[in-house]
Amino acid sequence: MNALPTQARAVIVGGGIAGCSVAYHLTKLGWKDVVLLERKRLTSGTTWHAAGLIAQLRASKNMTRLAKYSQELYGELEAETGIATGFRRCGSITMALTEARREEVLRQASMARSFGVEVHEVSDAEVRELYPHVNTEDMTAAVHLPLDGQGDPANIALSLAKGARQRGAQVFEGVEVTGVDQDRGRVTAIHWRRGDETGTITTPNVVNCGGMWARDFGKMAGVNVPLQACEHFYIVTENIAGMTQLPVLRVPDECAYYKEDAGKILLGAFEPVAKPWAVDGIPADFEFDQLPEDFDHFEPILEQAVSRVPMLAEAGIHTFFNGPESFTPDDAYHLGPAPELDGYYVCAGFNSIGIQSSGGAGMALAHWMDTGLPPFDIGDVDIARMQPFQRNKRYLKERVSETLGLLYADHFPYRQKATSRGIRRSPLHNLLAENGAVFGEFAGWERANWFANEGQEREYRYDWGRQNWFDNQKAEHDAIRNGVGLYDMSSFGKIKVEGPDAEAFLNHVCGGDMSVPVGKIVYTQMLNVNGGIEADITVTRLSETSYIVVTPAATLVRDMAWMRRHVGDRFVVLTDMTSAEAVICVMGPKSRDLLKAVSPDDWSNEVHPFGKAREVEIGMTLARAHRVTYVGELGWELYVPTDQAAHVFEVLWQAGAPLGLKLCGLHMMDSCRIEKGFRHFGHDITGEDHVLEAGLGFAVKTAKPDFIGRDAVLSRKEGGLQMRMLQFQLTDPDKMLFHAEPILRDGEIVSYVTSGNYGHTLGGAIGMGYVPCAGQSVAEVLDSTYQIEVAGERVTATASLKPLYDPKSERVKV
Ligand SMILES: NCCCC(=O)O
Repeated sequence: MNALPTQARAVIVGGGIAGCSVAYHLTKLGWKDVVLLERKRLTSGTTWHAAGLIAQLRASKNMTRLAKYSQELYGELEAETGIATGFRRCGSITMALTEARREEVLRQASMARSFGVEVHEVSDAEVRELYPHVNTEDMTAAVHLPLDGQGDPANIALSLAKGARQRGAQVFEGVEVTGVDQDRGRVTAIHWRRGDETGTITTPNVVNCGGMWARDFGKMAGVNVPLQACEHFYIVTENIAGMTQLPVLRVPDECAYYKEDAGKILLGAFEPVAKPWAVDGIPADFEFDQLPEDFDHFEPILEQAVSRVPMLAEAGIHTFFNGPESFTPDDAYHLGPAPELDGYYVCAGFNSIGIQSSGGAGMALAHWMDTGLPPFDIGDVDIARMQPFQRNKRYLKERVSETLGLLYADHFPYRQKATSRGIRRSPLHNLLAENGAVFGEFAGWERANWFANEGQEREYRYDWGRQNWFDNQKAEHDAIRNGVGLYDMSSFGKIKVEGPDAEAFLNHVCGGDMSVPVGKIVYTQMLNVNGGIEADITVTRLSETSYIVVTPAATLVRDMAWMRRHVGDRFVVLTDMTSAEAVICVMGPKSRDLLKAVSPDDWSNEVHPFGKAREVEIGMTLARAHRVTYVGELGWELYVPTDQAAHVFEVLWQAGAPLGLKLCGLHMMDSCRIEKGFRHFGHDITGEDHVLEAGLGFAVKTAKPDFIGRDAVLSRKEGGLQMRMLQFQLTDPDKMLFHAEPILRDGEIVSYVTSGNYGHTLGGAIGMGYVPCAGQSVAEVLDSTYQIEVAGERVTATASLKPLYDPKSERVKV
């Protein structure tokens, strides 16, 4: 038996395809002393029984880029390592059986084209030509991706491991990691056991590739990895005489996928209600094991499959397979540095698409470990999006019973999860509910998305067109534009930054100038060294030595981690104050009248101008009123101690009646902000978007001597922009924009919509998106014909650099 080393640059824990891919890519980047430890044998957890489908189409640009990378990598592995991977580009077909699914697959195809994936819409006759055995009678649409593939999962993993070994990685099987040491927030070593032998490897980097064990392994080091195994079922038929090679077939409306392999058909299922497995712990000796059959559970899928692919009725079932796969609360995997512990990385939770994802995920993580940043924005899967409570086992059990099925459910815009709800509630929750709120869930928070009218059904009816809340959103939007509206933003992340070095620290980590008087609110970004946007925040000075940073609910964990990593030896304390204060937003041209009615303070523009925060009296209590807006109107955000929030709400609600005060939701907020061209972090602006190209140069103060990203801002100023963010409005008022629709300039796809919503004042769908502009003036960029492709149809759009609504911000500063 080979001796284990006593030190390594990186220790990868877990020998499934994810761990092998990370080892492969780290060594490809020239890393020496890479060690991979597998508790049993390589691939023995879940990789060995994966179906091995290698699709390229994912929900967003960068996830598609990573899946496309996997497909390309696997196409070359056999030649590099000599291990037969079984990889072939068999292509894939996705068939829609409903009108809603038709719209979804056509929108996906549009999106994929804008990301460089080859995809064709195909007729039923073409489907039958590609897949002669399928019943297309009730098909409404289908798309064909000729370069999608399939392969042998275990051999792809072994091939990656071989590639890593050839470049010096050491791979050990039968080695269990029993502990992770840390010192002052950094990984220092791992402890291992192999039979009776034990030892320690000192290392600055640990990568948790533990698959369905990753949650428990993370816990050992205090790292949050919310995932839970579910039973995943497939059958494999006997050999079918005369069967030729077939593409992969997906029929999501019947929860089914079909893979032809060596003359047999593998039929797999993503059923609507899944079966979580081993919630309280995976058996210690689990290795190449399968779970008991549950034919009753699989039968409804099989019944539909037999009429979809009738030859299944004649083929005998050779294998009924049930094996565990890990699922996450949002069906996206977990990647990146752990926010809790420096030098600890996660690559796990692949939701049954580990084979197609792991090539790209391993590449992205290796790049991240090597340079400190991912190769492009991977916010969709960043482990820092997870909230601490999400590792709760009851929460996970209920949530993953839904998320497995959501893989193949209709991916309607605004679709809300049905399970594990009601966990994080604002102190206003019940008051809003009593008044018709329909809630959506975000980072565990229940947030009022829209308010139903008296007698109206308080549920979403999903659709690709106008959904049942469209008119409610319009009424709320109109109140904000013309009267006064109230909405609850208690879910905002709030980080107190205190200490003698608070000003210096924030000046280092933010692009804006923090050397401002007490009470000043600064809208700013935290930048990375490339000038990309890591956070989009407001920072309010509370005293000489303290500030409050306000950030989106979804990025609190990530922003705290980013700040903590950049504290250095400065004397500051960061405290998460999110639950300490509710945030009640009072917005609209009549907001001043309302606040005057409940408060003795002077609310005039002179005393309380835009960008200022101060203490005020509301009813019988105190609040901190911030004069800012994300909806483009006069208004205030009231920061109120949570125990007094209900009182403030009641006082406002009562006084607001004569002014027509309307309760509003988050769908209103998004509609208003997009009309005003306000960027949305995670969609319009991310770590890969340069702050100048995002049009946010006004918020960056390069006169400051030093801050993260300053050099990148100066050099882009000098070298010129490559892209510009524009705002678009569709000329057809009936079409809808959501996200990722291709943007065409003079007939050529040049980009895609980063976020979209309906602009009720402007009277049409509004989208944001970057367009190339190297060497071109603004006038040249705008002097083009723009179209946006909506489900395959090209719709004319007007484009603007300035906000289409209130371009001079005259309404905000009155
Ligand atoms: N492991 C099953 C993958 C299913 C799919 O790619 O659609």
